[in-house]
Amino acid sequence: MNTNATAVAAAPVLEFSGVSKRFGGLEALAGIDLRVMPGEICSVIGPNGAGKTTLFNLASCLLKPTTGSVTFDGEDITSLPAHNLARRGLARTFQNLAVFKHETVIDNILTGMHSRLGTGIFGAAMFWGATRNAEIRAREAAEEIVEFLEIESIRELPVGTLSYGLQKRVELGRALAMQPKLLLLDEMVSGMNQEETEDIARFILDIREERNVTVMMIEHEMGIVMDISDHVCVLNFGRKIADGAPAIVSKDPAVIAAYLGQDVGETA
Ligand SMILES: Nc1ncnc2c1ncn2[C@@H]1O[C@H](COP(=O)(O)OP(=O)(O)OP(=O)(O)O)[C@@H](O)[C@H]1O
Repeated sequence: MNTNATAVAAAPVLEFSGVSKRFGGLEALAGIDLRVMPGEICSVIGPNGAGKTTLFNLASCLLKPTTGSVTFDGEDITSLPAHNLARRGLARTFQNLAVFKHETVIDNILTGMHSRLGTGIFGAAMFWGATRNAEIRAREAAEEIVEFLEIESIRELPVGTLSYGLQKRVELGRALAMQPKLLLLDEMVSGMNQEETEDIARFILDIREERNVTVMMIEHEMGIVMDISDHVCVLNFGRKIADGAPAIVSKDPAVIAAYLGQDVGETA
């Protein structure tokens, strides 16, 4: 046996290759190459209108690129419908809260399980009773997420009665219930106070460590970006202007210029 065999390089979880997106005459993204590796926390930053949300919408198949391709977990997803992605292991939160406000915390999280299992299978499992175990397992997994996110005391409350920070935490729980390989977080801490932001930062680190989930996040809050990212991609006017470790990216002259002379590491 050859003990000196070269280690096989890990494949990216998500890869954009030569991706461009035009909206009429506007080039929202141009020639983006980006790889998100397994176990990374990758942040996408950039001034307003830089193309961050467009990039996320391409990753979650809500948009199709004008040119180029997007690969998730080794599969070309460029032309897939968005509803196929949860089952493949890609979950996402949205810039604007996407929770069912009249439903309880636990029911919102169970909805995430639904997306993963597929309504048909889940519904059938309930109906046939013989596979009632599926329902029991789903509830156990939902309770485990409630415990993980430290929201046991509010598990039976309607989400609409909670603070904004807790509602975002429930949205995170619903995304986790999809048992993702890759979690896309869109401006998770925007509108949160310092304590809520620190809680979310801790949860994101634990999600990566304990649940083996790769995280990609759009974030304007530079404190959390610099603290927890392994890798930062900077967009400006639809182009990638930097891509690397936070400490290096924050000193990049092109990045500093894009942020109008601010030291990106100091903007929090
Ligand atoms: N559906 C659309 N139709 C037309 N133009 C669009 C559409 N979506 C985005 N754009 C434009 O594409 C550019 C990139 O927008 P995008 O929302 O991706 O930027 P962003 O970096 O997420 O900005 P922000 O930080 O303000 O959310 C902007 O000029 C925006 O106006």
